[in-house]
Amino acid sequence: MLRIAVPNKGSLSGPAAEMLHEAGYQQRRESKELRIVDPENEVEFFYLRPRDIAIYVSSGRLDIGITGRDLLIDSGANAEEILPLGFARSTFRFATKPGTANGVGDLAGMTVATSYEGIVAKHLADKGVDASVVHLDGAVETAIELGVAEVIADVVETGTSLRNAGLEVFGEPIMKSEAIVIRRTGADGDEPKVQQFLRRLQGVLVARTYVMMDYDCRVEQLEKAVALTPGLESPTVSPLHNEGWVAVRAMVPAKEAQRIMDDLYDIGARAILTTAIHACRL
Ligand SMILES: Nc1ncnc2c1ncn2[C@@H]1O[C@H](COP(=O)(O)OP(=O)(O)OP(=O)(O)O)[C@@H](O)[C@H]1O
Ligand SMILES: O=P(O)(O)OC[C@H]1O[C@H](OP(=O)(O)OP(=O)(O)O)[C@H](O)[C@@H]1O
Ligand SMILES: [Mg+2]
Repeated sequence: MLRIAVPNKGSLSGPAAEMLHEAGYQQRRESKELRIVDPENEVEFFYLRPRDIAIYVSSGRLDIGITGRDLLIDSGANAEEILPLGFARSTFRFATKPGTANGVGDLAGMTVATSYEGIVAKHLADKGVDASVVHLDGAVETAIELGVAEVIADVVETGTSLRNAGLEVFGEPIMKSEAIVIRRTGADGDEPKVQQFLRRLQGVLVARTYVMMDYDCRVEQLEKAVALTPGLESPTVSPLHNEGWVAVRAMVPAKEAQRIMDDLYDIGARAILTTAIHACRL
């Protein structure tokens, strides 16, 4: 049975459960459940604190886990990223009151408050900056107002929390994060159950980012049309009953679908349809 760690709370937990559900796995019915078995898929899910997931996975007791890239790096655990999942995207940044600092080089002698001590201490050491780091569990934006630190380093998504606290980011982004799948560093990557799990999640990612496009076009326009819709491998082209016409079918990125439909129309394609993909194995 494959043993998988899933975030039990916070920004990662809802979208992770949703993705697993879309991939055909049973998920817990109520938020107090700490583990469930999905016998049909031979998987056991453990609902753990996002911050602890890399530690459990690095111990080898759980095969894989879903966590944030920033949490993995912050933990220093012996685990590695094997698949980015595209949700809980954020940037990790320094911020402070305007006029305090413009770059990491200005932080010498200052105190930085953060929930991600591992990332911050390493970044300061890499830049050769001698600053103190104070660990806070959350709501770090308030640390400056209350005099616990001159600077904070925190997760930024929309920037609303910083704006509300009268703070501004400065310096280069420290890292970009998103939800990821991890396994113990150097674990057997060919394990069929792990591969099947990854293929299912990849299927969900593809179904979310692509649509299926169908259209008819004249044979003379086929090369131009195929250049607009190259598909993942190559489009399917079938003859139509009307001579001189073909039907084309290809996957296209959902975000570009409307522009591609306009371009296809302009070169004479007709009956252009897009349909959602519910599931897929590449
Ligand atoms: N506002 C946000 N937008 C996107 N991702 C976020 C946001 N806040 C936290 N994350 C991501 O969520 C992960 C942290 O999850 P964690 O559950 O520890 O904190 P949280 O989501 O802030 O929840 P809480 O603070 O309620 O415990 C990290 O990978 C982080 O980058
Ligand atoms: O840029 P934004 O869209 O405002 O998002 C970033 C904020 O979201 C998270 O806070 P959360 O609400 O989880 O509280 P916390 O600080 O207690 O973790 C993070 O720690 C930032 O404070
Ligand atoms: Mg938080």
